[in-house]
Amino acid sequence: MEDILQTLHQHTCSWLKGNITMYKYQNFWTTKHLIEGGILAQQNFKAEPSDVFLCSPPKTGTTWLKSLAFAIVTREKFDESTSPLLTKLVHECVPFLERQVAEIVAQRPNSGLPLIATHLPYSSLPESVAASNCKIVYIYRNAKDAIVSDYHFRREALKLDMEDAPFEGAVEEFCEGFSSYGPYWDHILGYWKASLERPERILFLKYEDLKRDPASNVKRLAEFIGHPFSDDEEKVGVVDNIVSLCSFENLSNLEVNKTGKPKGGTLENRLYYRKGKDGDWKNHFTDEMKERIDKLMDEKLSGTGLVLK
Ligand SMILES: Nc1ncnc2c1ncn2[C@@H]1O[C@H](COP(=O)(O)OS(=O)(=O)O)[C@@H](OP(=O)(O)O)[C@H]1O
Repeated sequence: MEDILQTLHQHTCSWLKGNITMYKYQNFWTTKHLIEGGILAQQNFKAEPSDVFLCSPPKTGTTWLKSLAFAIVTREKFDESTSPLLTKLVHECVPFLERQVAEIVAQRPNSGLPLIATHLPYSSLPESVAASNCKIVYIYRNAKDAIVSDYHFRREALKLDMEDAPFEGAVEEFCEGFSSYGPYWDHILGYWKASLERPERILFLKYEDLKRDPASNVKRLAEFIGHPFSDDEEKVGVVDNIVSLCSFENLSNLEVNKTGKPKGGTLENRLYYRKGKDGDWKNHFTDEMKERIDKLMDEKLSGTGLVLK
């Protein structure tokens, strides 16, 4: 593994005071530990046709998608008053491929949970994911809110004040492609192209759409992952209950998500729940920064039908 890492290009994030170094592996950037996890997954993980992959670039709605999918597939076992989501960080309920590949492989025979999350780009997924024809749900978000969310997440994880972590530096590095699992646009385009080729296996969700109309999107999600709601369930409010259970307001106010830390981890759970709003970028971007990102997204996504402003 060290041999592979030594051959990779490196980039140290200057706006984070040199505290994070990313490596470029198979055309995407991330930290050493996550690349090692990705390589182990490529070598050891064998997808099953019944798996459901929850894929995303970081800070685009992963936590929300994981809680919704978990609540949907476990709804016969738990309801909104007994769900493990009330007492555990969702990242402990749905495994993350790059960090937990050994655990996933070992527990798979008895896990009963088809969900696996990953930030790996489509072209770097273990080959068995496409070969098994399992389902993939992809969530993404407008680029400016993703930048803001990542800025605060990484800054706070490193306990840096805003004065010590220049926001313009984060924007600059994003534009140069140095975002976690970035370039951001390549991540989205990889899954987008795959979804055009295999629309019945890859569902695209947008954070802003989920915010605007959670119930319809939760129904789409449930249907796609093979756990559709019955008419009776809809009548008695199961969809609305899942939407409420997984809402930002509910999850971010739970004790576990306000004060907890995952087992063996250093990041506080509260870092996954910041504002949960569409459009917080307006509080951070200058007109010039906005124009720069919008123009870049237009250029990168031109002709694809995707809008990422
Ligand atoms: N339930 C729910 N509803 C709506 N929004 C939510 C929810 N849970 C988390 N969030 C917001 O999602 C942002 C974090 O993104 P991710 O979950 O993708 O982060 S991570 O990649 O898993 O680290 C981050 O966005 P920002 O608030 O804009 O920073 C979180 O607050």
